[in-house]
Amino acid sequence: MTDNEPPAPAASPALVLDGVRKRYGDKQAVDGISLTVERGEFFGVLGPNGAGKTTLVEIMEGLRRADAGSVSVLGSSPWPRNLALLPRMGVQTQTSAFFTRLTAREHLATVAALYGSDPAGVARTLALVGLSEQRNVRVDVLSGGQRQRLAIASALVHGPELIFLDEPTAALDPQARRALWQVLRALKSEGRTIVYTTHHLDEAEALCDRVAIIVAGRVVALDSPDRLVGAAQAPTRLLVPAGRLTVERARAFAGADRVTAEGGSVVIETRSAGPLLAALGADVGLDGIRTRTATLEDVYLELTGELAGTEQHA
Ligand SMILES: Nc1ncnc2c1ncn2[C@@H]1O[C@H](COP(=O)(O)OP(=O)(O)OP(=O)(O)O)[C@@H](O)[C@H]1O
Repeated sequence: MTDNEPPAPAASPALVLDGVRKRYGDKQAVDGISLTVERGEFFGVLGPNGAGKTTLVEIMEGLRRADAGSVSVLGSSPWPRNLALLPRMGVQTQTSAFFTRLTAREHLATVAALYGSDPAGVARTLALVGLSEQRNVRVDVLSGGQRQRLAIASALVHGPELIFLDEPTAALDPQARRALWQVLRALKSEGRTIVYTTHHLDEAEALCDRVAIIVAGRVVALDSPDRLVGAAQAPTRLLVPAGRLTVERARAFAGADRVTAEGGSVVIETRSAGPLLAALGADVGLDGIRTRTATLEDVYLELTGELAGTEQHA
């Protein structure tokens, strides 16, 4: 396979984990995780700080050994260190692991050389992440966002089938973030598999085919963002400009489950948005009323909040 060719479809899934556990001292960081990621999937790993995401992903990458359970990556075991897998995987490096005295192009050429991959991939990858203009700028002079993009480029330069990205948009401004989404969608359309750790729920919702929500080392939800949102039956929020309706009056409407005042609006949570909107329309008019349907963030907050609460009281 050359760098330009998408990976050939293959029979085995990209990742299969079965009953994976990892303990540090008396901390059970990963507590029996089983999941499968299909080839070509964009798979999100979500969860609060300390949930075990990094440990789990490091086990997938072959950087850590699981205490128990089995792990299969592109049809092989990643542990003990499986050198044959390395060129087939792309791992986003931490920006602290850069060759800081080199230029962006030299850095990436060095990474490509370490993988033994085609040097032609360097210019293409710099263009892909929007760093062509900075190719001759030294790494230590790049901005935080540019370094972040170089870190992503380092995971892509050798054309891997399976790509692990850990909070790739953390240091990016909104425009650069959206630009990166395009890059990631392009990678997916080439048939590559992406495992994506993020705290940005909007990003997971926009990009991921499926997400696993991890709390205290366990998978507490695993499905497509749409199905998770649908199954949760989280309320819709209707935002009425504050001058038009008081909190007290809003509470009197049938179907208004919860009413609060937030940032210049009266916010009504409801599970019967249609009838309530009709009633509001007849009373105060629909002009300026905004509707916010449930998002993955609502589902996430409910799941992680509930479970954290249970833990504290256990
Ligand atoms: N090398 C280590 N030695 C001891 N404990 C560790 C080690 N690495 C992680 N832990 C602990 O294991 C738990 C899971 O950590 P992990 O870094 O995998 O979580 P995370 O979900 O990636 O968190 P974050 O979102 O903050 O990166 C945490 O309680 C963490 O303190």
